[in-house]
Amino acid sequence: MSIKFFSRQADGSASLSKVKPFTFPGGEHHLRLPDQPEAPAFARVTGCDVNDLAVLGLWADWAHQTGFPAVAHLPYLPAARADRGAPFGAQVYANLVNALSLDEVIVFDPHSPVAPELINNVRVVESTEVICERVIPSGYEAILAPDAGAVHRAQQVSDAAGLPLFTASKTRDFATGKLTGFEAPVGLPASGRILIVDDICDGGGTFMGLASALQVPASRLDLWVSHGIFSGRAPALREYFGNIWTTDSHDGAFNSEVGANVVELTPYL
Ligand SMILES: O=P(O)(O)OC[C@H]1O[C@H](OP(=O)(O)OP(=O)(O)O)[C@H](O)[C@@H]1O
Repeated sequence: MSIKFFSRQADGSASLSKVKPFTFPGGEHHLRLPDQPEAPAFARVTGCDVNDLAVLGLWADWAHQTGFPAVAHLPYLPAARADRGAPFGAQVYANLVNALSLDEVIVFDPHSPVAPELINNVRVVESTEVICERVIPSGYEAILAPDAGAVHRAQQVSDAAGLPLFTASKTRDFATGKLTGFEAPVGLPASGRILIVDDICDGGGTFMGLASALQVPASRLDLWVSHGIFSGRAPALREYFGNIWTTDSHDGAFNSEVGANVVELTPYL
């Protein structure tokens, strides 16, 4: 399970709640409530375990029954990447989230606008601020979007940081998920460090294929991904990138074989 509850303190700050989820012998989830009353602040779900969504619904019901709004941090919006085709994963997961009667659902850098548009009471937090505060100060000459779909977020970082933007291209067979080719952009700076900006790293094939096409050494190439799933061959990313940056939106971010710098998102949501 990857769900945590936070309660509001008298000074306005939020701290870990004493509410504890448990599972009945029959398999149903439930909540053990604190002896002393507390004010629910928000619940945070990382990753996409649907059991967490059931527990989130229980917490939301308790928050409403005690007279508080139910605010959820869902920084990794489940199935945001399944934004087309059949089955339409983004819609199915949106139906689950919407059934929980949440008053606010805060998501971080979703794959495309499709999935958040399906969620009731959603607030989208872009990645620009966290990248500019936490990553850009280490010094770059250029921002690189790995494909056309990543240009919007990379453009925002490029504009905010005052760095030139370059766009590569990749082709993927949506039905099989297989990557079939990469093209490096022309005119990349010949010296200085380059930051690739994208939303998700799953197995890392996109970024290893792109780094190979760029022929830029690891000492000059860093990677930012808002959501680090880091599955399969992802540890091999270390051969291609000097620094890998991500957030704590998904538990995969802490894959020690990848060794990413993991930024805590809560202060930005
Ligand atoms: O680590 P990997 O396994 O290579 O996956 C990561 C890539 O996959 C996603 O894009 P995707 O190709 O799904 O984008 P699309 O919506 O344009 O098909 C994501 O935006 C990354 O670019």
